[in-house]
Amino acid sequence: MNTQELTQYLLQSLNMSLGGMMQGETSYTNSFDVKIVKMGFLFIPRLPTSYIIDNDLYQKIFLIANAALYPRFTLLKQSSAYFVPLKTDDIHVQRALYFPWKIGISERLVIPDLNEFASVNEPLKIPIMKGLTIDMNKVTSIAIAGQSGSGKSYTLTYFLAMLLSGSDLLIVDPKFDSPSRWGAQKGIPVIHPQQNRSKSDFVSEINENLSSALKTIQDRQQILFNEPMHQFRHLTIVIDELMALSEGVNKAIKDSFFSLLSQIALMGRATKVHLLLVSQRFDHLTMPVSVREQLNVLIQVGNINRKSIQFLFPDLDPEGIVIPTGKGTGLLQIIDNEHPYQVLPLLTPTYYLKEGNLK
Ligand SMILES: Nc1ncnc2c1ncn2[C@@H]1O[C@H](COP(=O)(O)OP(=O)(O)OP(=O)(O)O)[C@@H](O)[C@H]1O
Repeated sequence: MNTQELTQYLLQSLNMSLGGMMQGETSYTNSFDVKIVKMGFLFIPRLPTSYIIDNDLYQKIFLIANAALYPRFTLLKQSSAYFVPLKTDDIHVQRALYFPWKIGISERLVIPDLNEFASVNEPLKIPIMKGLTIDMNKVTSIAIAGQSGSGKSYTLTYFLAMLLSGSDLLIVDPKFDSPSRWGAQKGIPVIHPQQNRSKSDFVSEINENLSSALKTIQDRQQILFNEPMHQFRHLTIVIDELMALSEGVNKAIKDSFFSLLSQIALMGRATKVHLLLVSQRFDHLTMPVSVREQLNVLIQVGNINRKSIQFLFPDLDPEGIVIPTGKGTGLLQIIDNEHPYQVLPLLTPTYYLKEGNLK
């Protein structure tokens, strides 16, 4: 399909479906036009119009076009109307609504042997889907959310395996479950609850470890002060089931825990200390808002609806995003300088382990 045919197809789709909303105006009455550009398309209204050019119209066009373009292109959902100026002197058509896209749809990675894959993978570059990699040099903190059975632990194990070659790991496993098993296999210590100790005791132990990570950050800041280009070995602090740590714990201990997390999230960027947080649910009781604001990789697996995503994606209405079905699917957003503002349908990698799966 060439550009002209694609433009025609989009125009037809919009003419037919927008009808009611546009008070009968169509491209045939010269009310709007469509233009394909490098990484998306433009909807160019001819003003004045009898319809209102607002967020409602933008999201309606998104819905129609995203379905019409699937699976050739995936429109990148924006939280509000994306206006762009056009280079023309004609005031009637000097603006457009821009709909950025990526070519194709999200595709899952299938990895026959995870350990082998991790051993040949470039350290700190974590492939997530076909054509999409997270560079740990460009992001600081990662959150994975999803209800029980949605694939969080499975995805976490993938991250652990991929991080191992390029980062030190400090792992907290409140459920004493698959991260602990993984740690035992790899000879990496994992902090987990002990039978004869209280919950507050457990969180205190975590606090001590976070405190020493914070000390590392401060030492590194001093080094950076004298030598701004100094390269540090990465340290990733991994906490599974974060929600379990904020419930039923002495307030002073919880406050320290939150304060340490916030400081690490804020200052870890320059000093290469990351947080990788996993929880069934994130909200302001589970995670300090200042940590939320520092997150730059957001992963939500399982059920996707306005309610389930409201903490990680507060500005996003997921309507119209085609979420694939199956295990380990959901939404992904990477916020760094390289990726444009985008929330993408996610399929987490499927992998196999020679020694058998952990669950
Ligand atoms: N990308 C994937 N490919 C293949 N199987 C997957 C994928 N993601 C998850 N699964 C499978 O889905 C099942 C549930 O995943 P997992 O145990 O990670 O869920 P969970 O969210 O951690 O649940 P819980 O909170 O109860 O521990 C597992 O059997 C896992 O093997």
